Amino acid sequence: MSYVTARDGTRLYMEITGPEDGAALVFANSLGTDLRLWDAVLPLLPAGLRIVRWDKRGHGRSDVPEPPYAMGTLVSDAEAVMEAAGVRDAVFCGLSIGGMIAQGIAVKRPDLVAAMVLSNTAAKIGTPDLWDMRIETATTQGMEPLADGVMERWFGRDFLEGPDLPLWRARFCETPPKGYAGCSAAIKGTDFYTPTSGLRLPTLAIAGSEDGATPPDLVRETADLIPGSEFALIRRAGHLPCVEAPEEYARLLTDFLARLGRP
Ligand SMILES: O=C(O)CC1=CCC(=O)O1
Repeated sequence: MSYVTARDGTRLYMEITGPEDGAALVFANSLGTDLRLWDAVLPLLPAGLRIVRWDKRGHGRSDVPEPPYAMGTLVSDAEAVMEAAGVRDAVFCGLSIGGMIAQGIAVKRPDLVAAMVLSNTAAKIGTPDLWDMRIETATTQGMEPLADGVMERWFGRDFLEGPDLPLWRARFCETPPKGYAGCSAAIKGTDFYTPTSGLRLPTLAIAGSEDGATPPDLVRETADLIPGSEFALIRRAGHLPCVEAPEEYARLLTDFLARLGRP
């Protein structure tokens, strides 16, 4: 557990596990979550991986700079994390905004990213109106009024009626409104269709059949920009299949790593 200082002085909280010489696997979380997004998946992955995850700026234990944030800043945060962790040639797994960061860092730093998992993400997510509404609500009223609508976009029917929903709702409501607004502005300003079309690296896209934020067709459309990419659909899961279906999610990651000869 440690902190990395980003280019503008923002302190980012990161956690690293596994042997120093292990094959690197980096996780980037989604909007309104922190690095605990991956808690259920990590114990199910093969031993020997060097696993790096961090809290995006404005989330979890990282600093909360004044919004808005730019996607370029979030990508440069990811570079700072990977450099501080001493990992390169990594498999970079990003979910939602984390998947946008994956696309951005794969374009900018091919030395750091050997392969990508684009989970429940797209080259462009939502509309400017949607993000403006979220920014306005978070800034003026806080997170609570957003929570029910977001839970319905995040989770499939089974999870919405299950015992773990209150935990994820509470975590969402604990997200600093400034951090949420800052990252929402970054998503609003991002259209990676052109840069992502130029990417040539092994890519696995993962979608959830009940994802209300990045539906399967949208995820597939982004995967199709990258020749040779693979697409996997997790049924009866929504936007956060690493939470709803960790066994299936871990199996997809493990099989993808094995096809890449890792660990
Ligand atoms: O909160 C949502 O609607 C889902 C989402 C979009 C980008 C992200 O990271 O999460």
